[in-house]
Amino acid sequence: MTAAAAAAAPGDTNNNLTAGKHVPAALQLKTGQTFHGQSFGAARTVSGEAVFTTSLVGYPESMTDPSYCGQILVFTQPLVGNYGVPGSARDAFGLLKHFESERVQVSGIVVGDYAERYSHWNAVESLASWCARNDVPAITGVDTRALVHLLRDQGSTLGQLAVGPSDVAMSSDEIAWADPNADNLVARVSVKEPVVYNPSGDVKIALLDCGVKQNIIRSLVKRGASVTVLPWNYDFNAVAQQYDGLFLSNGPGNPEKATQAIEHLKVTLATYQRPIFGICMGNQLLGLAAGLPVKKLPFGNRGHNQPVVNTRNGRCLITSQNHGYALCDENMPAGWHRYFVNANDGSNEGIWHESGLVSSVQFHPEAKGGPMDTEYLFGEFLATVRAEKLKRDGVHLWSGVEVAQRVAAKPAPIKATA
Ligand SMILES: NC(=O)CC[C@H](N)C(=O)O
Repeated sequence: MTAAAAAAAPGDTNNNLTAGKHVPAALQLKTGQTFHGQSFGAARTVSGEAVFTTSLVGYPESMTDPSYCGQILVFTQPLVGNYGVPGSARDAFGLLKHFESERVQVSGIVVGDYAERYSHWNAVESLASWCARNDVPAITGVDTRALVHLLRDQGSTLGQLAVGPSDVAMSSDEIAWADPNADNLVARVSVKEPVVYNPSGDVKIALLDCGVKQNIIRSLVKRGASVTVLPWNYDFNAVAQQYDGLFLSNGPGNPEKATQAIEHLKVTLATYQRPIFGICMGNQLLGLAAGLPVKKLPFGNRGHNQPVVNTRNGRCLITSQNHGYALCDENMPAGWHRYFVNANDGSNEGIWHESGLVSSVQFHPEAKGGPMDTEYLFGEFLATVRAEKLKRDGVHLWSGVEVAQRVAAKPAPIKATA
């Protein structure tokens, strides 16, 4: 029996509030409210932006998603931890199979009812021991429904998650009310040097890493592309002709803080004639470079059931999301159009350019977690990249209309020569 199977054996009791069973913990909001509970993670105090997600599953993916860096994540799903945490297996491309980056990215988590017993064929440890090992505080026993109502009413709020006897937990003034969005969080999570995946791919994609999820890279390489992950502030324009397309990743924090990336992208948009596609932070950076403003949403859209309407065909799709900012798309710059719109709050969910080469979406087509309805966008992007490459190579792709015309023309049969 493997360690994973042993850990997940039915009836196994992982009564694993390792960092101190029944040790009190509290979430204190800068707006003055305090929520008490018990610690089940690391015994330390953190600060961050308290945000909530309505996702039902996918805590290992969400907690390792770099877009959550600097945030204290509140789950509306009351029961969390019941399927444990998987191991760090990798796929044939060297990408993590079950996590979205190399580390836990959230500052802390808040749950209603931590499941002390977990069971899943793929689990190797409990959520509590994973949090403790990764120095991430976690609190259970919180009335998350009341907390989420509050965050909906007053908006995402700075918070401190403090662990220890209640008097200690409540005297956490030495932890500043640091606003993570005042910093450029992208610089914290991006690679420092270029990294290449699937070097033998038929098309070469440069991926600007603002905090990319593993499944975004996988979604490109498993469709045959070679992907070079570049640091967020790498001057792509200096090497642009080496790549068949540019991909702009997701990432944490306020997009306006990633000024170097925005400045580089302005040049890219003016000079690069090849396909560009962006996701989430990528959508925001592309919009900012194109001249659109960005705004902070009151409490953001985080969950796996966010409906978006494709303005080009009217179809509504269910998507995975986690963002606190959105492009203001009321006045689109010349040549640019809205691509998707959120069906709940009308916020921007994507933009496209009339060249047919540039587009981006605010949601997460790679899911992990969440529905796969929009995964086709990776296929569309790579189809455009390949078609453009063939054009440059002088190969003409026959359109359906052209093929039909040739069939209808019925060329005369070749006459036998005497
Ligand atoms: N997932 C993302 O890329 C999030 C983008 C940005 N940090 C926001 O919160 O809006």
